[in-house]
Amino acid sequence: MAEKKKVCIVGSGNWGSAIAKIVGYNAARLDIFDSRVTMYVYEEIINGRKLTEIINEDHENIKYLPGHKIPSNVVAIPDLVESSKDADILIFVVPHQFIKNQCEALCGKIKPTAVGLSLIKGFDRAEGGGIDLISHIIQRYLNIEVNVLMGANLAGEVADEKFCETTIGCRSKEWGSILKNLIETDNFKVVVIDDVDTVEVCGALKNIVACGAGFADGLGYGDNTKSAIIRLGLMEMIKFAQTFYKSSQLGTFYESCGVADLITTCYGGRNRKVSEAFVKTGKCIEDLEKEILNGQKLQGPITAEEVNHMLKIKNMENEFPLFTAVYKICHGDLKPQLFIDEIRNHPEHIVKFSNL
Ligand SMILES: NC(=O)C1=CN([C@@H]2O[C@H](COP(=O)(O)OP(=O)(O)OC[C@H]3O[C@@H](n4cnc5c(N)ncnc54)[C@H](O)[C@@H]3O)[C@@H](O)[C@H]2O)C=CC1
Ligand SMILES: O=C(CO)COP(=O)(O)O
Repeated sequence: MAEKKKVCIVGSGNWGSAIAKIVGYNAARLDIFDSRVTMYVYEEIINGRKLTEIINEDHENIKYLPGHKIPSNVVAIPDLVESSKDADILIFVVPHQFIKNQCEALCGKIKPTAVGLSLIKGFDRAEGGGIDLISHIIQRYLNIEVNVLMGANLAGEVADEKFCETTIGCRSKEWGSILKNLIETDNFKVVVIDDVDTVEVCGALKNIVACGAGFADGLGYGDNTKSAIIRLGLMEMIKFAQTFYKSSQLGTFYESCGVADLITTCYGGRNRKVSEAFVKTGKCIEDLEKEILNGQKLQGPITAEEVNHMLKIKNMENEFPLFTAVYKICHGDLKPQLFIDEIRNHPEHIVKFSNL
C-alpha cells in the first residue's frame, strides 16, 4: 500500500485557520492522507498564552478565526521547518508579504518530492525586474511543483460551512484529484482546471478592484457604480492576464476564482471594508488595517503597487486606469474623490460593433 500523504499548512491566519478546519476533517476521514496535519503558526502571546498552545489545547484560533473549532488532528507548531519537513503536501496560506522569508527558511529543508498548493493572493517583485506570481516564487525557492487554489471564499463564511465553490489550478491530473479530495466537502465544492497562472492572476488582481469598490462605497455611490467598477475591473484583469500570461484562457474568468471572487470581495472583503473607511475617516491605510483587522493583513494596496510597478515599466498605466487610480489613491498621489473621474473615460467605453 502506498504511504499515506502527510499534509502541512504553512500559515494560520483567517483563511489558514478556515482551511485547517476542512483539511483536518478530510485528512481524518480519507485513507490516502495521514490523519495528523501540521500547521505552522507564527507564534504570538495572547492573554498570556502562546497561540500554538491555545490551538493545541482549546482547538481554536482565538485571534484569527474566533468561534470555530479546528479539528484536534491539526497540530500547531511554531517552528516552520519542524512543521514542514516531513510533508508530502505543503499548503501555503500566509499574507504574501511574508512568503519570501518563509521560502528562504524552508530552502533545502523539505522533502524534494513534496507538492505545493498556494492559497496566497498577490504578486511579489521578480529578481530580474517586473513582478512574479507567488506560486512561481515558491517553486523557484523550493524546487517543487506548486499548484494554486483561489475562489470566492471569504474565510468566515467557509468556516461557517456556508455553501460555496473554489478553483484549483493544477499542473497534473494525478495531483488534481488528490488535492480535490483533500479540499472538497459538501459545502466547499472544487473545480480543477489546468490554466494555473490565470487562476492565480485572478486571485491577486481582484483585491485591487475590491479597493476601488471600497472607495466608491466610502464616497456614497450606489450599486450601479459598484457594478461598473466590478465590470471595468474584470476587463482590466482579463487584459492584464492576456498581456502578461499569453496562454491565459477566457473561460477561467467564469470559474469561482474569476467573476465570483471579484463579486464576493467587492461586497464582503477586508480590502473593500478598509478602503471604505479610508475615504470616510481620512486615516491612513496602515493605521486602519491595524484598527479594523486585529492583525489580519490587507493584500490589495500592496498588490496595486506591485502591478503598477509592472505597468510603469511597460509604459501601460493609461491602459489600466482603474488599477492605476487605485494605486495612486493608496499611495497618496490622488484624492479618493477623483477616483470616478479617473475611470470615466475608460478605454472600454468605445463603440463595439462586430464586423458582421
Ligand atoms: N481571509 C480570507 O477570507 C481569505 C484570504 N485569502 C488569502 O490567503 C492569504 C492569507 O490570508 P489570511 O490567512 O487571511 O491571513 P491574515 O490576513 O489573517 O494574516 C494574519 C497572519 O499573518 C501572520 N503574520 C503576521 N506577521 C507575520 C510575520 N512577520 N511573519 C509571518 N507571518 C506573520 C499572522 O500570524 C497570521 O497568521 C492571503 O494571500 C489572502 O489574500 C484567500 C481567500 C480568503
Ligand atoms: O480573497 C478573499 C475572498 O475570496 C478575501 O478577500 P479580502 O482579503 O478582501 O477579505
